[in-house]
Amino acid sequence: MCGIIAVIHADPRSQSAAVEIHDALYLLQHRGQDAAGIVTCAAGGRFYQCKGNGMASRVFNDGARVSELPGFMGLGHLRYPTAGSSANSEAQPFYVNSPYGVCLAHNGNLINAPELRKYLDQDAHRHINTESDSELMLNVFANELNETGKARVNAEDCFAALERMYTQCVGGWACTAMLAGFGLIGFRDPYGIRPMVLGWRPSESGSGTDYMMASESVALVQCGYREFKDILPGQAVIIEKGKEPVFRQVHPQKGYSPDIFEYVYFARPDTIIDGIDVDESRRNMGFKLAETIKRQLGPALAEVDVVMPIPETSITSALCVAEALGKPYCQGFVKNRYIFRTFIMPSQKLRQKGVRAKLNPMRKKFEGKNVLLVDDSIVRGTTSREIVLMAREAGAKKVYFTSCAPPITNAHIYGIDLASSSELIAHHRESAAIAELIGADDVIYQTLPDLIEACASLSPRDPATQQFEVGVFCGKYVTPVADDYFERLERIRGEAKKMKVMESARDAVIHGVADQKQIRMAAKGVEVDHDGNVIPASDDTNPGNAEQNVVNGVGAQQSGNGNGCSSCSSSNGGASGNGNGNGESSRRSSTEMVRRTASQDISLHNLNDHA
Ligand SMILES: O=P(O)(O)OC[C@H]1O[C@H](OP(=O)(O)OP(=O)(O)O)[C@H](O)[C@@H]1O
Ligand SMILES: NC(=O)CC[C@H](N)C(=O)O
Repeated sequence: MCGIIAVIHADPRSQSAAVEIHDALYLLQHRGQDAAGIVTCAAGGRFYQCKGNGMASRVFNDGARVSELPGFMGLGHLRYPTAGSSANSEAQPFYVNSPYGVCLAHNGNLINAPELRKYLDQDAHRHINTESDSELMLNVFANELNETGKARVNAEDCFAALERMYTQCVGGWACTAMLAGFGLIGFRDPYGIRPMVLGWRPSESGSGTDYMMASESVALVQCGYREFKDILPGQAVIIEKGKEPVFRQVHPQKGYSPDIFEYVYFARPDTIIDGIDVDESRRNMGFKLAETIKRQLGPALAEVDVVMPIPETSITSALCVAEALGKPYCQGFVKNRYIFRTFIMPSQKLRQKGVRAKLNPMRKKFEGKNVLLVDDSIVRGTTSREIVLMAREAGAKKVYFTSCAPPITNAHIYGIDLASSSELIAHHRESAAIAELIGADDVIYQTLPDLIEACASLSPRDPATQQFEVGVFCGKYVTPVADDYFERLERIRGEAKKMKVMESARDAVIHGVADQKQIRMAAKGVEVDHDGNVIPASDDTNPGNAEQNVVNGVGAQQSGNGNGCSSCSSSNGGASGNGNGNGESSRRSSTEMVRRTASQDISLHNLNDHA
């Protein structure tokens, strides 16, 4: 899951778009902790960007870097990777200089990335410099814009380019884009899987209206945009500088199915997505879960002494569970406010460590008690296993673990990197086996119809027909999915894991703390093709000039100063580049093959002696 933001001020002399985007990124930080970025556009159509790995405070140096980003409009992004890798070079927004200078920030996931990559290579002849699906989407759009053949485009041209792009991309997306000197564009997939809302307010100078687009309404409200509307499925909006927004259905609406996981876990409670209040939906989840608990526990319910939330997301629901069961509610775990969301941490080890660092049980609340714990969801079981153990260590007699979401049995494919199916604790397992695995006396899940009802009953559309994307709970996804997609996904995730091990080995060498095994591993390198197949390190494929450029840390026609924080000017011609230019060399792209060789990263750092 990622967070996206776009701002355009009425006054083209305004220099404060970045200040506002920066504020908004803090409000959406929960949506992505791996990378952050801002691109602004100032007078003369020049782009300025600062992006890189880390949370917003780190990337923007606690705000100090925002002053380097002048301009009246811009985009912001927070990344939680679902495709490609977590390399610096995949931080967003992405940029291409041709045609016109276009930037894009994407929340979602494309499920036909290999086909798009092939098309961009063989038909469109566009260089793709990373493994990111978002870079592919930007290039498909840029390629369609290029088809106009004009020196300058208008809104009609942009809508037409989007219409063509929608026929090529499959998956979930909410995107903001910016055309140098022209204005902003926002668009959402034909099912409305990923959220996006547009807000407006009178400008400070009184000369017109300022606009902001964001993944969640909380960002708009906190930045003073009190009026807002959701972008509809398949709809796009264009806000040219100095003009009113223009809306267009660029693709027939194929449904209205927001991802239900936004309500379960992802979004902040003070957000409204597609007219459904997230906090209210979590209250409903609590009341409905209580009914299932009554049914499943039967007379054993009398033994429950206390209901406890697993902070933070489940607090609202746990209060309602306690109320409905007529049991005392008690916060037995104290959350360390300096540890962030553990679920979206990039590795299992980090997540496990994160749980203990994040939650601390207060012994007195557990000693001699039968506790009923309420969590929003159980994904891999990392959190629940540790928590049950902590509750028992703190003296609990019986521990019942309950989940506001149904068992998660299938991979998420539209922008939330839940896990490979095989890592999901409920994949091919019944509750009894899950209880045993996490060490609980019983595990109780919400039913899928109850979860749907908890959210649908709040919909401003007809609650009876309101649909949601619920593929993770039943394997039925809203878009068609190619037969081999999951096989490919598993393979890519498996390889991504291997790459992470390689990357830690490389980092250990760079920082001089590698053991012999890591030095050997980093020296050997791993090469992977686009399907995730490992290619022997000795393979002597000639990847051509594109590779050479990236090995030197400067992709052709890229702008960027090589330190993850760069300013770049728009260009009106020449080959496209994605403007990441940050010296990240471990992802080298020729057209058919990616060669990832850790030993070459090391040579960049003059460390090949270690190898
Ligand atoms: O089964 P698992 O793989 O352990 O994942 C599920 C857990 O991850 C989340 O916690 P997180 O710390 O991310 O978030 P929160 O504090 O916002 O609830 C979520 O609330 C569950 O507790
Ligand atoms: N979580 C997301 O929305 C990720 C966006 C995009 N697929 C990426 O991996 O960068």
